[in-house]
Amino acid sequence: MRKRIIAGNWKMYKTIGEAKSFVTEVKDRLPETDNVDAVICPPSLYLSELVKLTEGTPLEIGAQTMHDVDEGAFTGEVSPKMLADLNVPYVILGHSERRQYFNETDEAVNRKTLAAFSKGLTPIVCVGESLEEREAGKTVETVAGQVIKAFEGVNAEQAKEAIIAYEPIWAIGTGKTATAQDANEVCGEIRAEIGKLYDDETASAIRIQYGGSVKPGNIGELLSMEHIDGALVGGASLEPESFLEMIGVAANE
Ligand SMILES: O=C(CO)COP(=O)(O)O
Repeated sequence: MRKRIIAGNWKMYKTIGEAKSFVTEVKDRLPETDNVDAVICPPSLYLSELVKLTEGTPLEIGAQTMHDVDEGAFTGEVSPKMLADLNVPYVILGHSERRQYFNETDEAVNRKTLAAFSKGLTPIVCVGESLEEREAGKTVETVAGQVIKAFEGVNAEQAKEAIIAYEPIWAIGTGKTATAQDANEVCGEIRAEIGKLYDDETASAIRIQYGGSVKPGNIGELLSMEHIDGALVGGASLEPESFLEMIGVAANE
């Protein structure tokens, strides 16, 4: 049985005061459970403070992006070495907003994935199709292609520890969720692709999240699906009550 992982992607929301009060409220109210990893990915400015604040609690912290080299003249960027040094365990890579607004390519996502493993960070590799690609019947081709490129040079032991987030672009922040069946089907295709790249053991170990308008009201159905091991949540992860409710569902479902 794969452990579930619910991660809140806060994107560019919250002041440091708001971030600290969320974490203070949530960290002691998480259910005692070995079934779920609970992760918050705040803006990188707050990582240091929130890692300290969550030390010794079940709430874990992740970054939303990073560069692929350890240091250099890359104004504004945060490096894998810096995240590892802060003891940040997770990093989201290749989110569709990074791909769309910051020109993040499949090649860059691959370099970042390799860099994450080299520093002991667990990557949450995001893949997903646009509405046009879905309507053209190219969902599986698109998503499988992104997976193949992201995992180039990643070995099976590393791949077993990786997390893939399937986020159909048309479902992000739109209130439109893929049906649980559709989401499960694509997550199953992703797992099959990992099976082809590696082996059955790796395919059954890797954790696959769904993301796109996940909220307390629909997370139960999504998690009941065979290939969906968790969720990457935007909007509904910003409020303590709704984040806690989703973790509660994941722990008990
Ligand atoms: O992009 C997302 C998480 O990374 C999904 O965002 P929403 O949950 O707000 O649709």
